Parts: sequence; C-alpha cells; structure tokens
Amino acid sequence: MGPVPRTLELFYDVLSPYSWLAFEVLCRYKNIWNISLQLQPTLIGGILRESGNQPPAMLPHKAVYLRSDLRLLSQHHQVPIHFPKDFFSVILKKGSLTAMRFLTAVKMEHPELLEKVSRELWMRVWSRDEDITEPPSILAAAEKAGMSMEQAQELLEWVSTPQVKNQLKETTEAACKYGAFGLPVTVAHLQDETHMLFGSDRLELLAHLLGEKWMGPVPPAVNAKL
Ligand SMILES: N[C@@H](CCC(=O)N[C@@H](CS)C(=O)NCC(=O)O)C(=O)O
Repeated sequence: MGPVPRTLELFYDVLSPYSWLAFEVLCRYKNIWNISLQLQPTLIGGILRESGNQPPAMLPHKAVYLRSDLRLLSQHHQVPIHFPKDFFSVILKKGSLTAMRFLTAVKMEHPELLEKVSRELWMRVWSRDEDITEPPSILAAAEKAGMSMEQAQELLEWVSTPQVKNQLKETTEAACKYGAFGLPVTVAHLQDETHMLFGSDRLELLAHLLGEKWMGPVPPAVNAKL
C-alpha cells in the first residue's frame, strides 16, 4: 500500500473564469501529485452575499484589469478563455443557479461525469460565449460530456427538488465556513492541518504545502489540449 493521498476540495462555479483555471491545473496535477481531488460545485452568488463581498467587475478599474489579466492567464495556462460580449448580462443578470444545481445533481448521481460536464459548461460560457441558463444549453453540455439524453433530462428535472437545492446550499455554506469570500477556493486537508487558499494563483503555494513539485500550470507530459 502506498502513502495515503491528501484530500483537496476545489470549490468552484462555472461563472468564475479563475475557477476554470484552477480546475484545469488541479485536474492536470491530480495524477502527478499524491492527492485525492474532490470537486465541489458551489454558488458564487451565495459566497459573495454571505461574505459581504461584491463581484470584482463592479469596480471599474478592476473590470478593465480583468480582461487583460484573463487574456494573459488564458495563454499561460492553455485554457481557451474569451470574454463574453455582454459580460454584465452573463455575470450579473443570467448567473449560474440552474447550471450549478445541475452540476450538483451530476455529482450526486453520476460523479464520474462531473469533471467533463463542468468543463463543457465553462467551454460554453467562457470560451464560446454561449448560454448556460436555458435547459437546451445545459442538455447540450451534458451530452457533449458523454451523458445520454435520457440521463441528462432526468437530472434536469431533478434540479428543482429540495434534495438538490439543499445540497448546493450546503456546499456553498461549507465553503463559507472555511472562510471563502470568492472563488475558486481550494481546501487542502493535510495530516495535521487544513488550509484554505483563495485563487487560481495560489497553486504554487499549494504545491509547497503538499511538499510536491510545482512545474507551472501546464506540467510536462500532460495533454493540456482543450
Ligand atoms: N487572484 C485570483 C482572483 C480570483 C478572482 O478574482 N475570483 C473572483 C471570481 S472569478 C472572485 O470571487 N473575486 C472575489 C474577490 O476578488 O474578492 C486568481 O488569480 O485566481
């Protein structure tokens, strides 16, 4: 028996492009580092509300900075992020409630597909500027991720049940209890201590805490093509 893997929880929302960066990097490292990666679909709106924070783009200088920051990070991380044309409508009006409830249901019923469905939703909203709020959009992402149409439709009907709604609430509350004020949040459960890290730019620090080697966002020998 090898050493016991350390558990990492990644709290994310597909409305958050920085969460996408952290998600792809951790998916690349999960087979390199001795870790067990638990994906935790969370509602960013709930985190911001609960912590008294504001969406970063509400500050005009930050909104301008975000565009250039994400363009550079997209190249550096090899994650195809493109800003949606109507950014404010996508982020502030449309939101991600149904998408994140759907991912919660995927995690409950088909956890083996959670990584792929999450990625397909990010590809829609943060790469191709496509909708993620309407049922046909969510079904298209699920099908692209390898889910059968019947499975996807069944899950979509399930998203408005108290079971799924409460699970998403519980996960969001769990992130808040760790001290989250935004996303992505990575919680590293090490042998003697637990650390909460905010941001996709804290993964080098995470490697340090794990005692693992940081080889940049695209470690060699990993197929990063998306
Ligand atoms: N520096 C962080 C920024 C992450 C970030 O801005 N996340 C947004 C959501 S996409 C957020 O929740 N921000 C809250 C805040 O900055 O207080 C990174 O590189 O990942």
